[in-house]
Amino acid sequence: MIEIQHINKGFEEKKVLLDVSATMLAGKTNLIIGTSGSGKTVLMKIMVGLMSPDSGSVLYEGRNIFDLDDKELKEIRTQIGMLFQGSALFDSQTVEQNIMFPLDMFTRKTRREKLARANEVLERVNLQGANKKFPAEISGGMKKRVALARAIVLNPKYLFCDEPNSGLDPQTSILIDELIYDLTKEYNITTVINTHDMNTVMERGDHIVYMHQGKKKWEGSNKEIIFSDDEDLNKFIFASDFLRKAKEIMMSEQKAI
Ligand SMILES: Nc1ncnc2c1ncn2[C@@H]1O[C@H](COP(=O)(O)OP(=O)(O)OP(=O)(O)O)[C@@H](O)[C@H]1O
Repeated sequence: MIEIQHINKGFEEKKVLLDVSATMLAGKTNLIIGTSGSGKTVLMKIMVGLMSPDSGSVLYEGRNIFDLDDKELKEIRTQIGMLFQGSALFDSQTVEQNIMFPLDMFTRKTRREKLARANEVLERVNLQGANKKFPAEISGGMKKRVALARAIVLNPKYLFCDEPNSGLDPQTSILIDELIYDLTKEYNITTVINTHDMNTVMERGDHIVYMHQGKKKWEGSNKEIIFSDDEDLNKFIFASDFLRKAKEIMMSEQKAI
């Protein structure tokens, strides 16, 4: 479990996060949602320790990452997998080299062991045989899958994904969502995803944190979100007439039961 406690962050005069507290549930798909500029990416950067807050704590199983020494921090970092926006693969390296990078950095495995592990994760994301391809030779969806394979190659306890669906067509988005969701369950990972994708929210949101103007406004499951009476959240989720009507129908069916 990851607990965010009273996080404040500003850039010069501008306050970007205001007393944000939230919990990322263990072994679940946790989503951070909110309009552009509401502070989701800054919050995620703080959660993984890439950025320091002005005040507040981020507890991994009760340990505040901002109180750890370098050795302890490195140990937590090896338990964190990250999927960045745009996949962030090394263009000059093959798929296999990209996936082996964390193994080269953080393990003392032999080349043979590293290759075996790379092949294992490649197979898990359905890309067996793509080892020698370069990023420029594969599609956007395949790049995401390579980036996911790289993110899970060290068997992480925590997985962070920043807008994993950006730039993908709806069908490929669903496949990537399914893959992240299945990996989360299969390996009991605590997954945190920044997303704008309403399909992800409704289908895969075990736990959802809604950010609005730098504050956490709501926290709950995809079952509860439909019945939330937070006005900003409703405007955000049910932005179209179609979705508003769907909500009304769901609410009236719920009352009838
Ligand atoms: N390094 C920085 N220096 C100054 N301002 C920053 C910096 N990083 C983020 N901000 C500001 O913080 C605010 C929140 O940004 P953030 O990227 O977290 O929003 P977001 O909710 O992730 O948006 P989006 O959904 O568009 O990615 C924005 O106003 C942004 O301009």
